[in-house]
Amino acid sequence: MRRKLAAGNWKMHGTGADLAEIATLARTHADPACEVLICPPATLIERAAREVRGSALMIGAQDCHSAPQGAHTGDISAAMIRDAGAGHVILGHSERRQDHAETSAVVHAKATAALHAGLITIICLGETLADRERGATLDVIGQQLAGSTPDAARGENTVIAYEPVWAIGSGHVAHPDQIAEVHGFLRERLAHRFGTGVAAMIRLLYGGSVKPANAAGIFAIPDVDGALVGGASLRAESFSPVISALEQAAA
Ligand SMILES: O=C[C@H](O)COP(=O)(O)O
Repeated sequence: MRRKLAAGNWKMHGTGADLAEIATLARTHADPACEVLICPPATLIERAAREVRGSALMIGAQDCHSAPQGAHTGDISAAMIRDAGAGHVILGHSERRQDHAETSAVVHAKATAALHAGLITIICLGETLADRERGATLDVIGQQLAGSTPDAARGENTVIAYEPVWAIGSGHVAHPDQIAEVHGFLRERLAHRFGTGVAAMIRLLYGGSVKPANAAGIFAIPDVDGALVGGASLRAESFSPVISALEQAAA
């Protein structure tokens, strides 16, 4: 049985004052019926991990380097993330694929390093609007999945997040049929590569303009095991109802 996951990606938002949001979520969702993860910027990981100690909330990072250590100014390794108190790392987000020219091969190398360090990876995939309009969505998603996911991926160490680039931060959530089609395709590709047993255990998240108002509808779609939430995860008052909707879907 796949445990549902509500993951918040704070992106480049948040300072120490915003840790109060995490404290509120930890109190409000003391015994959640789903997993709850917050991925703050790297500067807050250690303090956030301290904030959630003794609660059900988990803390993750937004990226890691593929090398265990070395001369890589400004980067952080998977082991450093673990050491700071995080257990998850988001990899291959479309903003990193775009801003830092990350290819699927780079994401694969980072995921391999993260798994080696004992982190759970959340590997992000998604088509652009141009990809969708030329009918290439499943081709793009299939290539990103094959190229980014290490052979060692299993239900306990890997989560896949489908985030259509055009739905991120735009207010245009993908249509349920579009989400269902891609998630069904992902499950089928994972089964083809890893076998049905492993594929049945890997969680598939949807991301892109998830809000309190649309969360329940998204969580009712087959093969959606939770969400990767950007803007709405920044405040407890908007992330909490999303978590509650996922808890309802898990019941
Ligand atoms: O990682 C999160 C996604 O990019 C979604 O962001 P959003 O919820 O602000 O659209």
